[in-house]
This record gives sequence, C-alpha cells and structure tokens, in this order.
Amino acid sequence: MGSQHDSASIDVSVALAPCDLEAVLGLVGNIASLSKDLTATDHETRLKVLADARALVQALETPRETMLRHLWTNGTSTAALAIGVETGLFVHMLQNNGAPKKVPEIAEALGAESDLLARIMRYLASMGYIAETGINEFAPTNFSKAMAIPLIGNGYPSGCRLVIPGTLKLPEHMRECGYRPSTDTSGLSAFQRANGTTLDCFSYIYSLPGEAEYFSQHMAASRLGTPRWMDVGFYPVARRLIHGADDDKDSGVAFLVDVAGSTGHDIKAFRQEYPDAPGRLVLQDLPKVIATAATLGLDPKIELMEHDFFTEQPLKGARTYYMHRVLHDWSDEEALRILKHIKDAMRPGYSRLLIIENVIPAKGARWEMTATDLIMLMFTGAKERTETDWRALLEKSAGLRVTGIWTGTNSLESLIECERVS
Ligand SMILES: C[S@@+](CC[C@H](N)C(=O)[O-])C[C@H]1O[C@@H](n2cnc3c(N)ncnc32)[C@H](O)[C@@H]1O
Repeated sequence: MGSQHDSASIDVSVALAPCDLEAVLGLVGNIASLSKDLTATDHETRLKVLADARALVQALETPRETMLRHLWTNGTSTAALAIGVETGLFVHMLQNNGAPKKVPEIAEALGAESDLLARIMRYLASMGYIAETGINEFAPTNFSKAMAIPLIGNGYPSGCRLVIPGTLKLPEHMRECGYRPSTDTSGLSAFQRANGTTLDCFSYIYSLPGEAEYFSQHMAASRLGTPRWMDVGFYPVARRLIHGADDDKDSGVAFLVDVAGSTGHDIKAFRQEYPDAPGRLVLQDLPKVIATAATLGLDPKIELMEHDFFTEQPLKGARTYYMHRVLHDWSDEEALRILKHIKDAMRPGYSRLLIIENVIPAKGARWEMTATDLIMLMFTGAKERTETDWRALLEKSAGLRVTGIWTGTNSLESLIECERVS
C-alpha cells in the first residue's frame, strides 16, 4: 500500500482550487437544458439532472472544502437528523400547518433545553434541512416533512446505532485484515468489532429492543417509489410463473415462498398485483421478524412461517422461491449453504428460484450499489456481486442454471431466475 508521504510533492494550491473548473459551464448547460421540461414524475430525466448537479458541486468545490464537508457533516447530519426524529421535532414543526415557530416554544413542547435545541436547529437550517424564517425561528421544508413519516425518519436513529459505528471501524478493521476482504482472523466483521459482539449481525440487531421493526421499515423505505420486480415491464410474472403452475388446491404445494422476506412488504405487493395467482403464498423469516409481521395485519392469504434458511427448506416443490436482498448479506460460502437448502427443495423442470439483487456492472456502477457493497463488507464481510460473481456462485458452485436476468427501467436491482439442473 502506498503511503500519504509518496504524494507530498503535490503543491497545496491543488487543495485550494476548484476541483474541475473547466467542467462547470458544460454541467450548468446540461442541467439547464434537461430541466426545461422536467416534471416530478419524469424520474429518468430527474436522475440525470441530479447526477450532473452532484458533479457540478464536486467540480466547484475545492478539495479542502470537500474534505471539511465529509469530515464535519457526514456524521453530524445523520446525528442531528436522528435527534430531530427522536425528540419529535419534525412532527412538532408540522403543527398549525407548519407555521414558523420560535425555538423556546418548540423546546418547551419537546422537553428540551432551549439553547441546545437552537444549536441543533441552526445546524439543520444551515444544511438546508429546515428553513430559518427569523432569529431563533424555523419552519419545515418538504425534506423535514418527510422526516415525520416513521418509515423514513426512523432510519436515522437506527442508522446511528447499526450502520455508522461499523462503517467507521472499517479502516482499522481492513488494516488489521491486511486489506483482504471479509472477516478478521477470529472470524469477526467490522460490525461485530464495533459493537463488541460475536453474534452475527442479524442476531445482534434483533437482540436490541424495537430494532427488528426499524430494520424492516428501512428495508421497505429504501425501495419506496422504485420499480418492483413484479411490475409490468420488469419480470414477466404471468408468463414465467403463473402459466404452467399447478393448481395446488389438492396438493398444498406453495406457489410463492418469500425466503427471508422480512415483514412481508414484497409479498404483500405481490398479493395486491396478482390476487388470482394460484396457490399458497408463504412468508419466511426468523422468529422475531415473523412475530413483527404477525402484528401488521397482512392479507390472510399470506402464510407466516418461522424458518432459518441455514436449515432444510420445509416447503418442497414450490413453483417459486425468491430471495430479495438476502444473498448480498452473506459470503459465497454461506450463500452456498442457503442455496443448497433451496435447491434440494426445488422440483427440477418446475420450480424457479428468483434472486433479486444488485448486479454490479463491470464499469459505471451507481453509488447506491457501491455504498451497499461497503456496508455488506462492514456487516458480515459479504459483498454486492457482478454478473460474473453471480454466475460463478449460482452455476459453477451451487449447480443451478441461470435461465434469465431481468432489470426494470431505472431499477438498481435485477432479477436472476434460476432452475435446478437435476
Ligand atoms: C437485507 S434483509 C432483506 C429482507 C427482504 N427480503 C427485503 O428485501 O426487504 C435480510 C433478511 O434476512 C433475514 N435473515 C437473516 N438471517 C436469516 C436466517 N438465518 N434465516 C432466515 N432469514 C434470515 C433477516 O431477518 C432479514 O429479514
């Protein structure tokens, strides 16, 4: 590994000049022309403008400014927003139709010390998260309104507990692992070291009060408004799964098994989209998660089943087994153990396994994919996989046949369909 000393000859002026002044005009032009006809529902164009706007900020900022933004605001933003959620600040700010409010009045309602709250709110306003309407007076923005939605806001306190500590441990952990992926010599991940536990990340998360609920909320929130695998134009559900499926009235064989499906956001959507799909719909996950799912009043057609996927799959010969964002949590070795149990349950020529995950492109991966790749590294020493990685895991190692890969428009995720070879 090279050290910082090797590059000490670079003049400090590089850190004080905009990163890429020459790119600025072009990016401004792109943003202006793309924005002319931009509508709130034109996600494709909006994402292009957003990418250019991010590039513009980067081009204009000096390296020194970027460094300060990273080091001073990455952690404080997450922390200040978590404080806002936990104190009920964002909910309170919506009272009286979101009219501007003075800090002492808000502090009294929240039971917080006024000067301390003023500092937090001043920070949130300086970052653009709330609006500063006067001296010690603030109003909500569309962003802070969304923080009052539990599905969105609860991700912050949970992220402070579960994501940030392990992520910040990564440099030390990687150094001690000799810059090799996965776990250290004692088999621990950065997450386990940061939290002082030998429990795997899910057992640890579910040992904390309320965390199972926050975690599953975040799973659902992170894909809100994005294309779903069962949507028209993504994966042809009728052609690949429904046509040719046995009517299980007599046999009781399942039509769809959502393996490690959390509290059922996916299978619930499937039930709504395909109310006439033949056969049983079964949601499987660990006991704590299934207990949470049982409180949510899911459609009675969805059966809840406690199942540890490192053990034998009890539902044999289902038409469809599917795992959404599951295998990225596990190393190849562990993924193979999970896949073996499903493969053993599959009926050759009939059952299909759907794996819905990121398929990292060989070049030009999006930041959402590369960020979760590092988060997986931190949690369990696992990874997001490229198509080559997926094919090696599924075809060479697990003995499955990949029968197709589908990706929806503007979707980060792809659906990999597999069959049992024999
Ligand atoms: C990243 S989440 C994905 C959940 C869901 N499929 C989704 O897309 O939102 C991984 C899921 O794996 C479940 N899980 C972890 N270990 C498991 C095990 N040994 N057996 C069954 N499920 C497990 C977790 O409880 C969690 O719901």
